[in-house]
Amino acid sequence: MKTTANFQKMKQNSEKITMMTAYDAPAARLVEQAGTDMILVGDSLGMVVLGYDSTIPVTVDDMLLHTKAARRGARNTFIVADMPFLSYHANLTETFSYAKRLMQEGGANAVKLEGAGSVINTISKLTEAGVPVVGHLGLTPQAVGVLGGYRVQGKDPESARKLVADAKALEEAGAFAIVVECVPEQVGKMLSEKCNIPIIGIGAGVDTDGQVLVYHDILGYGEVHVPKFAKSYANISPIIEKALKTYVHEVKEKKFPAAEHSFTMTEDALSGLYGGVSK
Ligand SMILES: Nc1nc(=O)c2c([nH]1)NC[C@@H]1CN(c3ccc(C(=O)N[C@@H](CCC(=O)O)C(=O)O)cc3)CN21
Ligand SMILES: CC(C)C(=O)C(=O)O
Ligand SMILES: [Mg+2]
Repeated sequence: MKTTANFQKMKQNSEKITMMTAYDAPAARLVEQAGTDMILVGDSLGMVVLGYDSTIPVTVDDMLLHTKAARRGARNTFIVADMPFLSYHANLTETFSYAKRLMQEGGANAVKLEGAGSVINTISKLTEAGVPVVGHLGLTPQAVGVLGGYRVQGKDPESARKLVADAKALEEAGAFAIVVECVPEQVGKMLSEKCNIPIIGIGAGVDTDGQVLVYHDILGYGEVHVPKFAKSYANISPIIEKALKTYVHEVKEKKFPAAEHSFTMTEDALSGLYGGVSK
């Protein structure tokens, strides 16, 4: 399994870091086999698998369930688990207990926290306590209510400069990487140049130190709104739809199950069953 030191080295060697989300064991297995450097158990699971229309309703218990499942499927990949909405703001005791559960029970190697401000101190306390932390700047979906929608961030010089200052503060606090979401490519590039820790971009252009995408977006799986920055490398929804419809049709038409999906008794057993009288 790769370590935070490996990710640091990859940045120094200009080797791109790949991260993908996985929310269940089979997905994690496939993502691991694809050779991804890191798995993210993201709170976007609330939207892509639990059917919520934002990440706000996601709980620590939800994150734990899916982190455990991902770990069972990918035993040898570094897993980052999102701390969900308002699970790291009330006080350090609560924050620590959740990070502890995600690592001890869930098997996560690190946690990810959105934002800067008071979160910077929280990140330094977690790091001091031995918890590897990933920051998350730019579009921070847990703040959708405050941001007023899922919008591109850092478009003007002031907000771009603020992003750089926040990223430096997260680095200073001990974060070992930062996810930067939905910012102009020039800002993604600048952040990667100004920071010593890896910048993992999503909708942040090609010049960040790494990229992260949501599994379902990569596969074209599901009917949720796919952000403009996500690329679908397949379109599996119609394939699933066709298989499910064909199954329904074949049951109705008695085409399924066929002989090869059925079990049969021996002739002897069958005659025993009918009391020696042939059917
Ligand atoms: N399927 C999925 N993929 C994701 O990447 C993702 C989620 N869900 N849920 C959690 C967050 C929310 N994300 C989102 C959701 C919507 C947009 C979006 O609609 N963006 C607009 C751009 C708006 C603008 O131009 O300012 C877009 O058109 O894509 C962006 C990120 C990213 N994350
Ligand atoms: C979009 C990524 C970075 C994320 O935080 C998630 O999937 O929850
Ligand atoms: Mg997230």
